[in-house]
Amino acid sequence: MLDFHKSDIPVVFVDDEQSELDAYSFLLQSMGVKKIITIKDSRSVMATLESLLTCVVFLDLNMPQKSGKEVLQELKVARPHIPVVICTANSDIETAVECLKLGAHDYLVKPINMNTFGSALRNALEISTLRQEVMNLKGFSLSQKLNHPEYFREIITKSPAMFTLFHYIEAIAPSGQPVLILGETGSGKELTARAIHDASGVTGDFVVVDVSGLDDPLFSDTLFGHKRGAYTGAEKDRPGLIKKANNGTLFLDEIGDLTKVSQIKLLRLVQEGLYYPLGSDQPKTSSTRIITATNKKLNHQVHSSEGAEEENSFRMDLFYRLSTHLLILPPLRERTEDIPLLVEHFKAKAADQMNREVVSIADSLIAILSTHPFPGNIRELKTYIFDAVARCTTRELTENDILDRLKPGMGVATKLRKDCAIDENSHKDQMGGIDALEYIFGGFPTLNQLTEYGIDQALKRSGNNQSKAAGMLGISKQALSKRLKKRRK
Ligand SMILES: Nc1ncnc2c1ncn2[C@@H]1O[C@H](COP(=O)(O)OP(=O)(O)OP(=O)(O)O)[C@@H](O)[C@H]1O
Repeated sequence: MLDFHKSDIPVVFVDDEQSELDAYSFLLQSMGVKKIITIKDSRSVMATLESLLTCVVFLDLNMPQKSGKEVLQELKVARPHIPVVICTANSDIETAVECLKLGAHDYLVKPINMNTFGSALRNALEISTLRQEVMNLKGFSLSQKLNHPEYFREIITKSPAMFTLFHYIEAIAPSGQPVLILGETGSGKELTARAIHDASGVTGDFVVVDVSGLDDPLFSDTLFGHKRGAYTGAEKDRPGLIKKANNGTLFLDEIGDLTKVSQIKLLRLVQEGLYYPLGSDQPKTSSTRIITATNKKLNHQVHSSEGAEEENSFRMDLFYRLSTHLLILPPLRERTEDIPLLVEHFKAKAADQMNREVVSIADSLIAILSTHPFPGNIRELKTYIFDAVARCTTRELTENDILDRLKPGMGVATKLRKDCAIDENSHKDQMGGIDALEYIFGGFPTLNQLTEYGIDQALKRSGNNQSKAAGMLGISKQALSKRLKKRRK
């Protein structure tokens, strides 16, 4: 749903009765609509709309100078993307059907109930926003040039899939609506959220909150703040991070871990722009853009609010609200064309930080990295390159500076597991929430799949040298060759 006060789309009211124009103008203002245009003379509609990129039109039918039907017909020819809602005292079904056939978006019969009017307006504004986005997308797909490449300068890429996302971001950033970013751990979700913030042109701060591990009281306190005396130890008022992100962006990372109680509070915030500081009965309003991200398959966790009994379930209504705009970042292994660029970028950064002179990168290093599955994505690559630069003893970075990091048991999965002291027996045996095995195999692998994968990797990493590959696998060359023969059959 759309918050009226966050929409910049003008609402145009066309009616020959001044009292109607005044009444609806007042109503729209009280609903928080920012731009209202009233037109009494229906002949001037087209001229007035000329200067507007987009808008929503509420149109009376019975007008002396030019009928609503005529205006509707003209609008549908000249500005077909503008949603037109008919507001009339005429309850005749035939007229309604005719108007809908002519392209009216909705048909309201006066006197109009407030709720009906509100939902028609919301609907029309949403349609208008979406149509505007589509037009923006069409525009960029023709030009293929970003309007503001500077917003994306931190994201090193030449992947067409990433550029499609950048264009999408340019189209949706100004809408102020929630954005959900899905992607594997380390794939650049936070970096992308920052780009959306920059592209949206808002004046406030970009504030990051990692919600994993926050129980509801901590989540509420962190976001909404508290009143003095709200709980023992709350010695003074605390404003909360929503306040800090006012007129800016609140980036909630690891949203898939949010507790069920906190989900309800977040829903109220995104839906109504309201929140309660702990210990206060007075709601506060917020004008903060909410961007959320997770490396979990959130759509698998989604349940209707009534059926949300499972421990890690996610409310369906909240999911749809948060994903008004949805971005799915491709994992690094699906954009291997970025590996050379990223290696160069991280090498330069690391060499600069460590004051080392590393001039070149061996092609064989890029080749070996291009076959690695990178369950930890760009973060994993970054770690390897920083480590390799530190260890490099020549002016060239080669596979020798990295090979032992890619050996089984030394990969990022093992390292993270050790670093995070994750319980090996627990179902949460994951890397930052994602199971490395599931990444590679698209589900828990069978023993046979694991064996085949091991053989492939050993062959790749040994440059197809069967003796070396057999050594890496801890089997004899004969045993390996037997397996390969069996595979060929
Ligand atoms: N395309 C890129 N170019 C340069 N650096 C990148 C790129 N993508 C990610 N990085 C770097 O990789 C690291 C991880 O990125 P980021 O924190 O944005 O990932 P994430 O998806 O939010 O991770 P997590 O799921 O763990 O929260 C950061 O150091 C970031 O700067």
